[in-house]
Amino acid sequence: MYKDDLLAGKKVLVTGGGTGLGRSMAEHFRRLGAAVVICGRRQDVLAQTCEEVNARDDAPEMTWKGCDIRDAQAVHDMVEAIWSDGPLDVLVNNAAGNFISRSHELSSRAVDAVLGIVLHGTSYVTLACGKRWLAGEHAGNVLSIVTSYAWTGSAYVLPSAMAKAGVLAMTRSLAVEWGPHGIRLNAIAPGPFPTKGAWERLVPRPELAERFEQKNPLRRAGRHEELTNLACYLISDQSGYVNGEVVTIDGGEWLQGAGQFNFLSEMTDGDWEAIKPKKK
Ligand SMILES: CCCCCCCCC/C=C/C(=O)SCCNC(=O)CCNC(=O)[C@H](O)C(C)(C)COP(=O)(O)OP(=O)(O)OC[C@H]1O[C@@H](n2cnc3c(N)ncnc32)[C@H](O)[C@@H]1OP(=O)(O)O
Ligand SMILES: NC(=O)C1=CN([C@@H]2O[C@H](COP(=O)(O)OP(=O)(O)OC[C@H]3O[C@@H](n4cnc5c(N)ncnc54)[C@H](OP(=O)(O)O)[C@@H]3O)[C@@H](O)[C@H]2O)C=CC1
Repeated sequence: MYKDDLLAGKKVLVTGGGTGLGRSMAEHFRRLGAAVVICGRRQDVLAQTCEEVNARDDAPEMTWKGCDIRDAQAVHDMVEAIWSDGPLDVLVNNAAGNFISRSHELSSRAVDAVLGIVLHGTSYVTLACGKRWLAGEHAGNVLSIVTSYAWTGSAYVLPSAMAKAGVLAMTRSLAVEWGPHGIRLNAIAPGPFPTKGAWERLVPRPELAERFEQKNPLRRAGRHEELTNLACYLISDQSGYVNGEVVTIDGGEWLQGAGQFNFLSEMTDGDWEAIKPKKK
């Protein structure tokens, strides 16, 4: 879809890039010439991902840093190490935590577990990069992966909904504050894209997976390539005038839930025939 060198010369950090959508994005950025660094808590997972990906071809080497983004000092150390051989160009805030639960049963530690990663961790990494971009007068680009319930809210994923709404607010706030310095911030709001991490935690019973995947007008889940193509565009210079935007990629799922008459897709042909005006 893109020229092979779309991202050549760019240094990109993908948080949570060892698995799932983060890994898919990291692989695609690398194929388009970016020098990609991935981070996460499980060092064995990161090392294995890099080993598998780097063995494939001679695109720029993908490297990793073990970092728990909930720990501001660890974030500082990681970002310092990344900058030590030249500034980063792009940050992709992808790392997240989530689970389903009835909200009245959440403990304070359960709330903190999700807010700590998604809200606090994301802001630590973004601010650590932003400070260095501003000080070095270097252009920057931040892409955050949110979710469509960042603006609608959602039952049973309360901490995630609160935290993703915060990341969206961060995106829009900093897009204005840092735009004059050549730093852009955008977000992607995905619908269902099958990953082990999400499906293990969010599908309560296996037979409900299909329902999650089909409750949108296109009646299917997203393909990773569809999301990574969008991410490549948003982190490339081709999207240079897009700032403070959130692009939804959900097959129309959230709109389907919004329109008052949308559930009428359940009507049969016979139902529609029956309500047509009768010829006089
Ligand atoms: C499908 C279609 C999609 C369709 C599309 C849907 C869109 C979804 C949008 C978002 C999707 C995602 O983010 S998907 C990303 C999924 N991936 C991840 O979550 C990866 C990282 N996750 C994790 O590491 C863990 O799951 C997480 C719990 C968040 C953090 O781990 P920690 O080790 O820090 O936490 P723990 O020590 O285990 O637990 C801390 C406290 O949280 C509580 N806790 C943990 N799990 C709990 C649970 N399930 N229910 C209640 N409470 C829970 C514990 O009891 C502890 O509280 P006390 O008992 O009081 O001590
Ligand atoms: N899959 C889907 O359908 C959807 C996903 N999303 C979003 O997409 C993104 C990726 O999710 P997905 O790929 O499905 O899930 P994964 O579980 O595969 O990815 C989450 C990643 O975040 C990392 N991570 C978690 N906590 C931390 C931490 N404290 N510090 C550093 N890294 C951390 C994990 O690695 P480790 O545990 O080793 O730290 C893991 O690699 C998330 O932002 C999610 O909210 C949004 C909507 C739908």
